[in-house]
This record gives sequence, structure tokens and C-alpha cells, in this order.
Amino acid sequence: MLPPLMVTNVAKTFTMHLRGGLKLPVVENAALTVNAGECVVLGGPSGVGKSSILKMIYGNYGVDQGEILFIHRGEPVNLAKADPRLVLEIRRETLGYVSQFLRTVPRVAALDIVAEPLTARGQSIEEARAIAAAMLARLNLPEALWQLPPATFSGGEQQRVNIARGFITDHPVLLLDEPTASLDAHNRSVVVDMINEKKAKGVALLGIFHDEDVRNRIADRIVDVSTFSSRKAAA
Ligand SMILES: Nc1ncnc2c1ncn2[C@@H]1O[C@H](COP(=O)(O)OP(=O)(O)OP(=O)(O)O)[C@@H](O)[C@H]1O
Repeated sequence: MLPPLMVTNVAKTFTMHLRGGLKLPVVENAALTVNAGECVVLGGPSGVGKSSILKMIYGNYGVDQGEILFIHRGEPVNLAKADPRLVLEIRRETLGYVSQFLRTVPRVAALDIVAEPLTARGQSIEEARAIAAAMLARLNLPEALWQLPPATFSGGEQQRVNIARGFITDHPVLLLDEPTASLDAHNRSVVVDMINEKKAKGVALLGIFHDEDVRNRIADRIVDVSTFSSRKAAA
């Protein structure tokens, strides 16, 4: 059986159009596999390409070469070559992403931002809000904030809204970009528990975690991105 996420032979060079087309190679021959029920962490020093790999896997950055294979609707699909409509469908059904920062939507309450991935998949607004409320309560977001748009929330409050939104669905693959960076120790532990629960349900997780304690509590494997780094290869 194929793993839920398989990256093979991926290469990426940024072209700086405002700098006379300067080429900035980042990674080459990047390859990794994430199995169901496993949490793989991207490791390596700052600037080596960890976030770029995560953004390529989510489809935010284009890929120059290689394959990013998901099992989507029971079939392997190469997101690196998928058209935008298919990318959106994969994100709706197969691939979740908790980014480092919440993208707030003006005038939309925190509760509805969290509930939205469920209503987008056809769940009723009442049911979705009830599940969203339970997630926000678990993440200790004060109830007084639930009906407010999160634009004015603190960094840690916004991050918890983002985590609740990312964890609310049952996507079989979940990408995590430093989801615990702005959290206190107690809420960090809640997120560690939530990650371990996803693993127990068979979700394939791939993330970046600079916090060593969190990494030790969740990682099954660490993939050293410097082995794919073009900078290292060129040195
Ligand atoms: N959109 C972009 N345009 C141009 N260069 C970029 C872009 N995104 C990333 N880079 C460059 O690619 C390299 C890798 O960046 P990336 O953010 O992937 O590293 P990282 O390993 O995640 O670093 P950190 O641990 O510091 O977050 C850096 O030199 C960065 O400047």
C-alpha cells in the first residue's frame, strides 16, 4: 500500500525577477515519505529550506522538478502537476495545513473561522460551531473571544484559533509549520496531545518544530533537510 504522502526528487530554485532574474537554488533531490500514523519532523539549520519544502507540499510554491504524491480519493495524485481546482479539492478532502500565522478574515468571528472547514465539507453550521467551540475550549481560548474576529487577538490566541481550524477536520495528511511557537507550556502540551491523537487515528503528519521538547514528544523521525540543500551541495 502506498503511503499517504511521498515526495520524490523535488528541486526548487527561486528566480528573483526584481533582481535581474537572479537564481537562488534552494533544494534538489528532496525525497521523503510519511506513513499513516507517523509524525515526521523537518530538521536542519535556519535557511536550509524547511518552510519551502512544506509550502511546495501544500502547493503554495511551485516545484521545478519531482513529484509530490498524495493518496487522494483512493488514488495516487501528483500535486506538483495538479491544476488549481484539483489542488483545492485535495486541500478540502486530503491535505490540512496549520501555518505559522492565522490569516484573519475581516468581520468573521473566531468560532466561524474554526468551523468553516467543516461547513465547506457540507456539515451544518450548528454542528460545525459545536465542534469548533469544543476545540477552542480545549485550547483554553476564553469564551468571551469566540464571537469576535481574531484580528486584534494576541499572537498566542491567534495561533490557537489557527490550530483549532487546522485540527478540526479528519484530513489524512496534516502539515504543521511551527504550530506551538507562540504558546505557553500548558497550551503546548494540549497541542502535543492533539498531535498524538491524530497519529493514533492514522493521520500522516509532517511538520517544523524548533522547540526540542515538543519535537521529542511527537517525532517518529527527523528528516535532515540539509541533505537536500542546494547551498550545501554547492559548497
Ligand atoms: N519566496 C521566496 N523568494 C525568494 N527566496 C525565498 C523565498 N522563500 C524562501 N526563500 C529562500 O530560500 C531559503 C530557504 O528558506 P526557508 O524559509 O525554506 O528556510 P527554513 O529552513 O525554513 O528556515 P528557518 O528555520 O529560518 O525558518 C532562504 O535562503 C530564503 O531566503
